[in-house]
Amino acid sequence: MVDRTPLIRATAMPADTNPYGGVFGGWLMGQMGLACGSFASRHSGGKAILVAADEVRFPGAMAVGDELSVYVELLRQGRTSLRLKAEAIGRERDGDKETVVASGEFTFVALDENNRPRLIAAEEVTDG
Ligand SMILES: CC(=O)SCCNC(=O)CCNC(=O)[C@H](O)C(C)(C)COP(=O)(O)OP(=O)(O)OC[C@H]1O[C@@H](n2cnc3c(N)ncnc32)[C@H](O)[C@@H]1OP(=O)(O)O
Repeated sequence: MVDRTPLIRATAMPADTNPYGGVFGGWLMGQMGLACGSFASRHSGGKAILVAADEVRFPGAMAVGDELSVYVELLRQGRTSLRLKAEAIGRERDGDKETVVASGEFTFVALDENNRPRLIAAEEVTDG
């Protein structure tokens, strides 16, 4: 796999399963949301909240005990918003085999102390 740093890593636990015993898609969406939220707050230097989730896909499956890594990249920076791409990759618990299990595009809006959209500084465009 490409050498890059994940925003978060988490191990899928029994409570994270769907009624069929596989890992729940909602848990995967939540992990992608957490990773993108972390990126958005750090990049914008303050509060940033989710306004849209698009292009969500679940191309593969993972099992309880497998380790999830979520990678985030900045697709577009607007005046007050950030569109982020998340890729979630599962690694089998007892080995190195990796599978892309989910991906999606998440839009966050930076907010000020009155919870109104806040301008994101231009010099932060090049930050990761
Ligand atoms: C319901 C939940 O709990 S979900 C999780 C937590 N999220 C929330 O609570 C969000 C609730 N939403 C809100 O409070 C409002 O939508 C706000 C304050 C974030 C934005 O208010 P708006 O009146 O839409 O603000 P405004 O029209 O100025 O848009 C702000 C930016 O968000 C972008 N935006 C707003 N809605 C969307 C959307 N659905 N998709 C993509 N971008 C969007 C706009 O394009 C704009 O971007 P830009 O400044 O970079 O050009």
